[in-house]
Amino acid sequence: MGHNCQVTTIDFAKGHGTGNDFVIVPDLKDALPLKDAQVAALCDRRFGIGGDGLLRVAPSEDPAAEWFMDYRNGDGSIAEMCGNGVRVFARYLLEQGLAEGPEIPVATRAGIKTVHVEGDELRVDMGPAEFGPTSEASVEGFTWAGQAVSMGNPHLVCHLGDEAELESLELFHQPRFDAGVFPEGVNVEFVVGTAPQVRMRVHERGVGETASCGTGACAVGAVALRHAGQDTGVCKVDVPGGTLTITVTDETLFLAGPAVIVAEGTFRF
Ligand SMILES: N[C@@H](CCC[C@H](N)C(=O)O)C(=O)O
Repeated sequence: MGHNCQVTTIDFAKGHGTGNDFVIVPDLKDALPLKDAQVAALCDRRFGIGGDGLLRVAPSEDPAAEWFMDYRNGDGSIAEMCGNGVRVFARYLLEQGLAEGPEIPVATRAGIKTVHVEGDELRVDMGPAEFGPTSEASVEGFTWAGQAVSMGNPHLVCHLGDEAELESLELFHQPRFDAGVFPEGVNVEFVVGTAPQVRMRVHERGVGETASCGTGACAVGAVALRHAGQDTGVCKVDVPGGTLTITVTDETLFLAGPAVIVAEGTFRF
């Protein structure tokens, strides 16, 4: 961090995975604990850099990984995991020479996640999806049944009738949900189609509607395969910002998709 005539500056980069965008703050000496308001200022699309979330690159305390992904939502809140974020994080480490492929272990609040570099795509071992109870989400008086899924962070996957219903959804506000089932809030995915290819929109906790959500796509892919009677398999998940590939095996779930760094600079608080 630099100080000059009352101006505090920090270096940043910006990246995205299928349009889910992040401010990246390198804090290699773990000297920059960002307050919620500072995260929100950096992520602000008019007064800041702009991002759905922030990835602070900090040293890991776990000997199994060199770097810790300190993920924060755009409103400053902490989340356990971010599937697009961990791929962008790994891409940043690679480009900065902070890690070498083809396998990069990253410490996260949901444990160590290993990212495999496969050319333009990065594939992450996300660990298995954990199915919870069925629940409901409501938007503007309409209610859908949904399936609770944990990918380290909470999701509610709701299947809609058709594409027109998905298109017309109004996602400016947090959908209503059962706080008894999701005491920490929830990310809500709205889905049409069946495995092996589905389409989704998402309202993310602590952010709003985003162009993509990696953990959300994992939850959606796992539910779609289960609906198709498959314990294992591959499901493509189309999101507004692109396509993610979910592979469910007997042991785990992989998330694959692109991740790119698009800018570097200095921010002034
Ligand atoms: N966009 C992310 C998920 C980020 C966290 C989420 N908003 C939460 O609060 O759980 C992804 O790609 O997984």
